[in-house]
Amino acid sequence: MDAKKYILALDQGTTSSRAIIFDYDGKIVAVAQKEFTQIYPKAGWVEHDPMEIWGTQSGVAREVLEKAGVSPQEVAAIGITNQRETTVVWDKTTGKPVYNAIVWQCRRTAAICDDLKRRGLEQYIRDNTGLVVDAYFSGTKIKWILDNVEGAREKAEKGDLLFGNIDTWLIWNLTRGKVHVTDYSNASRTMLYNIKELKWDEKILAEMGVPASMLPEVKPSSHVYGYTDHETFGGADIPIAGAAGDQQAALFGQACFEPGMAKNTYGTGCFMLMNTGEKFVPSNNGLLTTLAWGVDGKVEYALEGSIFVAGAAVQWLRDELKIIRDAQETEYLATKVNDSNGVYLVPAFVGMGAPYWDMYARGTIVGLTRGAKAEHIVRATLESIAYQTRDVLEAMQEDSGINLQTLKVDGGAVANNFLMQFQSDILGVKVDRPEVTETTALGAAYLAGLAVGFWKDKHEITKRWKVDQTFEPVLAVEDKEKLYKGWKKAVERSLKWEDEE
Ligand SMILES: Nc1ncnc2c1ncn2[C@@H]1O[C@H](COP(=O)(O)OP(=O)(O)O)[C@@H](O)[C@H]1O
Ligand SMILES: O=P(O)(O)OC[C@H](O)CO
Repeated sequence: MDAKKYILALDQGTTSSRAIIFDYDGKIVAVAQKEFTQIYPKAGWVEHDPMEIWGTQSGVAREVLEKAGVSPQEVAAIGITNQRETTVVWDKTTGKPVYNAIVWQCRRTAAICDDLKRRGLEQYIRDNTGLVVDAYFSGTKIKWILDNVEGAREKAEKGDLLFGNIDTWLIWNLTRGKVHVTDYSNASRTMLYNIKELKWDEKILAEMGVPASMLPEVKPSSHVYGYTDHETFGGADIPIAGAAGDQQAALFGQACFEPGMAKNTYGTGCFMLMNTGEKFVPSNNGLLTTLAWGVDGKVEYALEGSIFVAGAAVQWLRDELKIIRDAQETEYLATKVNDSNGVYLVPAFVGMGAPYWDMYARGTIVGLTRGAKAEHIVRATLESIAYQTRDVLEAMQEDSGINLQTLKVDGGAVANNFLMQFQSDILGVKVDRPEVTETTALGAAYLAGLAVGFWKDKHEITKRWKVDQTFEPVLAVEDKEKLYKGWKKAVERSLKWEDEE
């Protein structure tokens, strides 16, 4: 029999599906990645095709094994991590989605949220799900599908439809419809899950008209949920042994196991999470309280600051403004000028998340003069990522009572040294970039590996975390405060731009 030498992580992100093989040392053996279609049916609406998600994800999983010359029999377990909140509803019998996946960024349910607020449910939702009422989360997206897809509500009430976030959808397909589950971290993003009592919240389900029969069973994040179907990986029955939302997986992959440890992931959006241990810490400053994971027979909580647009603003420079050819170029262009020349860009393309929570905010560029060049706009775009992070860090310090000394970072955009240095400057704290920046996938691999005994315990994981580079603040305090003050003024201009529906 082949020795089980590897863990396969499936990282289903907002813009691409990735598969990564990790070895026992937590090192990357091979990566395969495929972008998929972003569907924008109307301004502010975002969808994905669930079949394309499954197709690209299973495709890159097979491709990475081939690339690495690893046989499925050598894989000890699969760990899944996913873009969170994105909602799929499908027919239990045919396995076919009844509608496209409604993506976390989609704003179409803003009016449903306003209605929930009018009905006085905001505080109840905050106290029991840890979330603010916002179109970001899955609950209102399910309601929208049931209300707008012909025959969907009837079928759902008969028990013929299932709901899942992307983790659930992938596990369902990997097991060919045998297993309908999710993990605590993903459940906590639905706005339907009571994170104090650890159960689907009956009051919210009733208010939203979502039948409980659609909902997956909630399991720990490190757990054997089932086995891959025979045909998916050439006859191997690989245990699917870990699942977590991508931001919680990154917190795990960064070995932030102690209360007070925090990380920030710079991808499409930017998400800062701080471990708060077994304590539900409510936020008074616009953050979310969320489940970090269920591991070792208990759940742990985190405070989260969710920034909707970070790297996506860089993609916008590339795809829409066409002033760069690839994301990497931004570093060179930003350092060709000494500063942003007074230009601020607020990338509120899909409203603003933490700490503002304004579904009606829209993007803006302010401070333009005749001297403003493309380089200044590029620089202002990168700077906006760092400013948004400061907004969130301040809220987090306030809520947790902890002054962060070091921020661990990961995700695609941390390759940008200008951004990392500016981040450290504008926060006034050290920024630690680890050797493995694919921390999301690594976290999913660790969760899966722990469930099958590939790694023994969290201590083994902590030992493997290594820093690549530390960025230290060098900017004078008064300069950084002046810059940040300008940002706050720019944000004011973008809030409440769109009219409420
Ligand atoms: N060198 C870079 N500088 C700035 N942004 C970058 C750089 N490299 C990648 N990005 C941005 O990072 C994002 C990709 O990161 P990734 O972690 O793969 O995101 P996701 O998981 O959300 O799809 C893209 O939005 C891209 O624009
Ligand atoms: O796909 P990412 O990495 O941008 O992550 C998306 C988040 O999970 C949304 O909450």
